[in-house]
Amino acid sequence: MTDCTIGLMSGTSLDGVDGVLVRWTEDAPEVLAAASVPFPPELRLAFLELNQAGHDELHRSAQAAHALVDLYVRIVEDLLQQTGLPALAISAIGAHGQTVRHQPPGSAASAPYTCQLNHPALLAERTRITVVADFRSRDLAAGGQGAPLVPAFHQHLFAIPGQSVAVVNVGGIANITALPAQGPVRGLDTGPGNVLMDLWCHRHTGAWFDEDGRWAGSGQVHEALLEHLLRTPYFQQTGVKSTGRDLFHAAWLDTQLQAFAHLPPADVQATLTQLTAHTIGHTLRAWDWGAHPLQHVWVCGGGSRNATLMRMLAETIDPVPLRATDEAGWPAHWVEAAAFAWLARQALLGRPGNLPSVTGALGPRILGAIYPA
Ligand SMILES: Nc1ncnc2c1ncn2[C@@H]1O[C@H](COP(=O)(O)OP(=O)(O)OP(=O)(O)O)[C@@H](O)[C@H]1O
Ligand SMILES: CC(=O)N[C@H]1[C@@H]2OC[C@@H](O2)[C@@H](O)[C@@H]1O[C@H](C)C(=O)O
Repeated sequence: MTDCTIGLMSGTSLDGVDGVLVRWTEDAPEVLAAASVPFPPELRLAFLELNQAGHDELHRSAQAAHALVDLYVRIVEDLLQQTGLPALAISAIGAHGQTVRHQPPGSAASAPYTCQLNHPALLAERTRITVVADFRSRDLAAGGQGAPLVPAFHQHLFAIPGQSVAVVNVGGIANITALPAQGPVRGLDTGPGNVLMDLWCHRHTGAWFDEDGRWAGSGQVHEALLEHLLRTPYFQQTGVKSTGRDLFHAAWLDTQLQAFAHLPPADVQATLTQLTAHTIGHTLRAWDWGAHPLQHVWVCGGGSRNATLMRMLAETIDPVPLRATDEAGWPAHWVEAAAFAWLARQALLGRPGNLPSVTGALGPRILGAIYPA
């Protein structure tokens, strides 16, 4: 029998959905097909608006979840067509859903919660494939952050016995995983990955993102602005932590920039790029790697395509070498989607998906709700 699962992920960048179809052999993954669909502008806007309180949220959330499943179905059909596999050959789809709120323990005075819009029943109905969804809430219920979840999969893919390596995922929000030669895996969200850069770039150039980091590369990092941004309490927190657009959004950026209105926009872009590099690099350096210093850093997520960011990050962690995961056979935009294919399989096998050392949960938990085909 084939042991194949599909992972579907759309992250905080709100650029679109990535999907991969993975075959598992003795727990080792092989990506058989990959597909991506950009968000139609109106859906992107709908999700963006749902990140803030607003009128008739329940209705708008339900409509957006339906539209998301339409994209999911297109990707699943594409993956099946590419591989020639029938729906019956797929054990499960891991469908992350779209995060519109994330208020983990310690982030707000309210009861902790996380919200991924999704309609897994509709996806199971339309694809006739078992769907696993709602991956984060069980970890949160167990006192964890519910994020990041990819470190367990990073460990699965990139851990090398006797070596200390790290994996950096630069999506809308950036998260990092430490795979030390000795001791438990660690991981956290460092803060903004591309989210602030994308916002600023779109506002000043009309482009959704700074292609290859060229615009940032034309500006100068403004040290006073960087220091000001780094005073944000989230960056000072040590230990488990996760965040999202709940904290790092357009109004937040505008407030931060009030005293810096005179700066050329390209300098602000350069500084926001440096902020991402600095918060990642300094967390990696600050971690205690014991007798085996950090030897190597893998980078995935869309930020790995930003040459200016990669240069700044390399300078921050120098002399530790930095490479995109593509060089390990894992194209940078596949890794997160593959992680949810893996998490779906973990759920089906009754195995935990979280790492308590990363999320702070009371213990390992089986993640996700299962919607049978
Ligand atoms: N060629 C490129 N040059 C510069 N930046 C790029 C390029 N391609 C992608 N990006 C950046 O990567 C982002 C998308 O990254 P990715 O798909 O990893 O994010 P995500 O999955 O939404 O995020 P998250 O990890 O937060 O879930 C884009 O919004 C853009 O900022
Ligand atoms: C709540 C939520 O959706 N968080 C995302 C987001 O995007 C990156 C970072 O913030 C990470 O914590 C997480 O995604 C990845 C896939 C994770 O859970 O590991």
